[in-house]
Amino acid sequence: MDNLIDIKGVTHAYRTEAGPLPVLDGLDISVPQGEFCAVVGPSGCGKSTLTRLVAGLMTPDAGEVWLHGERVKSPRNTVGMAFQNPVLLEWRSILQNVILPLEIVAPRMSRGDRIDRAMELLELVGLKGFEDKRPSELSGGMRQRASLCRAIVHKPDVLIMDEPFGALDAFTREDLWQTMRELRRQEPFTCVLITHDLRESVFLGDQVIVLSGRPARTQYILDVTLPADRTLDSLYTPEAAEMLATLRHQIQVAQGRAPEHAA
Ligand SMILES: Nc1ncnc2c1ncn2[C@@H]1O[C@H](COP(=O)(O)OP(=O)(O)OP(=O)(O)O)[C@@H](O)[C@H]1O
Repeated sequence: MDNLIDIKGVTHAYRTEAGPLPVLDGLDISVPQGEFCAVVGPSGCGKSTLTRLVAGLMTPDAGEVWLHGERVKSPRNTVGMAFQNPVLLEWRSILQNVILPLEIVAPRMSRGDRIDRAMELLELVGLKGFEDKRPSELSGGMRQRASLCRAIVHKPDVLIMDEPFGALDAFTREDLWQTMRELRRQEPFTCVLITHDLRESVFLGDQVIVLSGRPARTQYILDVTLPADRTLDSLYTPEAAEMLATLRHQIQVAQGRAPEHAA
């Protein structure tokens, strides 16, 4: 299978007043076309830095980031992004917010086609009937649904999500996980998800990458073996429990709180 994303030996340090702060150290990650890659790791290890590099918002000190066989050196409109804070524009309706990327990336697309495309997604995530509302009239979960629609409305090659469900309550978060799987079933896209939630990583991921403590390298890769048509109940199977235990252990290793080879 072709890799859509190839991160090869990426090393990066931020220049701070106190001197260079090494954040990534020879990081290697490959994400095949259509795969969902969840990335977990200790707080502050460099996960968000990784998303900025893949999106082309910054370039690494050393190593290479490849997207679709092209070296990433600047921001690309074939990447969609979603963050913990949905940052929707309050002076635009939900529909107008979702359409925004099309105005930038597909200026020749007719207004009717843009509306059809946005409405198709809003319906898919259960927001039909809310398209004329302002962001402040929606709940946090609904805003995040709208933000997901906006992130994929222009059919990006890759969707990068940095803790998109982190601010939501547990029930809303689980709803959104299911919406996310449904979205991918309807519109297969390659995805990189940064999360602190190990259950989320296993429910949504095809592979889960555990980063080491800062400076981050790839410490462990888990292939998620749950069925493609998994439900929330799949998280309560012995198979899932074993994967979650492995990930918990790997995080403890990354935090320096457990030896690498302990069970
Ligand atoms: N622009 C910057 N300049 C200097 N240091 C930075 C900059 N951005 C991030 N850092 C530092 O780099 C380290 C890694 O930051 P990053 O946000 O990538 O980590 P993270 O794993 O996403 O963190 P968290 O899990 O807490 O969200 C942190 O120590 C952070 O303070």
